[in-house]
Amino acid sequence: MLEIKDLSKRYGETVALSGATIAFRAGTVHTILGENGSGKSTLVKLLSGIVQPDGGTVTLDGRGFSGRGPSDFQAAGFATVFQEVLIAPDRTVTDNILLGLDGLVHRKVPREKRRETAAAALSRFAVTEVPLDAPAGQVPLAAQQLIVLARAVVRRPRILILDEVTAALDYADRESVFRLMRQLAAEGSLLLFITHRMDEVMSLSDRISILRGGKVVRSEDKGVSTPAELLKAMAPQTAEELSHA
Ligand SMILES: Nc1ncnc2c1ncn2[C@@H]1O[C@H](COP(=O)(O)OP(=O)(O)OP(=O)(O)O)[C@@H](O)[C@H]1O
Repeated sequence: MLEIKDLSKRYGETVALSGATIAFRAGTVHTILGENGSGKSTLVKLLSGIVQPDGGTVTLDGRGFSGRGPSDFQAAGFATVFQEVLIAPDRTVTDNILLGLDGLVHRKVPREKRRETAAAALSRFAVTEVPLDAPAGQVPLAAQQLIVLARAVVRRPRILILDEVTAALDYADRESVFRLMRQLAAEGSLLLFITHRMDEVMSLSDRISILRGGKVVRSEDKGVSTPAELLKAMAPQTAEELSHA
C-alpha cells in the first residue's frame, strides 16, 4: 500500500534519515522503533509533507506519490498526530476536532452537526470526558491530546501516523487508544505507530521497523525477534550495559 524507498533527509551536516526503505501493508499496525535522534520524527514529517526529502521516493498504491505539502498528504488519506500537541487554544474543543474536516477558511460541517460529529469522534476512544464547548486551551494537557487524536480520527484516514502520542494519557485512555488502533487496522487502515516503549511495541504491532542513526536496521513481523534482540538492534550499547547490570 505504502512504500518508501531510499528516503533521505539532511539538516546541514546532520543526516537525519539515510536511504530508508520500508514497505507498509494496509490493515496493519506498523511500529517504528528507535532511540532519540534516530530519525523517527523526520520520517513522520516526510510522510506528512512538512519537510521535503533530499532523495528517495514514496509510493502509494503502486504509484509514485509526489505530494509536496501537508494538504497533498491529507488529500491522499494521511493523518498525523504529532508529538507536540497542536491546538487552537481560543477555539472550542468541537472546533478543534473539526479542524480535521473544515477548510482553513470555511467550515465544512454544518452548525447543527458539529457537536454530534465531534462527540462521535471522541467517543471512539476517549474514556475521560472532554467538555465540547470549552476553549481547547483551558482543558488539561491529556484532554488536549485526546482532541488532536479525535481531529485525526474524524477524517477516517487510510494512513494514521501516531508519533509518541500516548505519553500524556492516563492508563484508561491509553488502553482505549490502543484498542482503537487495532480496530482501525482491522478495518483496513495502516497505523504507523512511533514509540520507544518496548511493552507497547510487543502488545500492538503486526510489523516492526527499527531506525538507528537514520538508517532502517531491521523490518520484520512481530514475534521474529525477542524484545532483547529488538533492543540490541535499536540501541546496542544500552543492551550491552543492561546485560552486565
Ligand atoms: N530541524 C532540524 N535541524 C537540525 N537538525 C535536526 C532537525 N530536526 C532533526 N534534526 C536532527 O536529525 C536527527 C534525527 O532527528 P529526529 O527528530 O528525526 O529523531 P527522533 O528519532 O524523532 O528523535 P526524538 O525521539 O528525540 O524525537 C537528530 O540528530 C536531530 O538532532
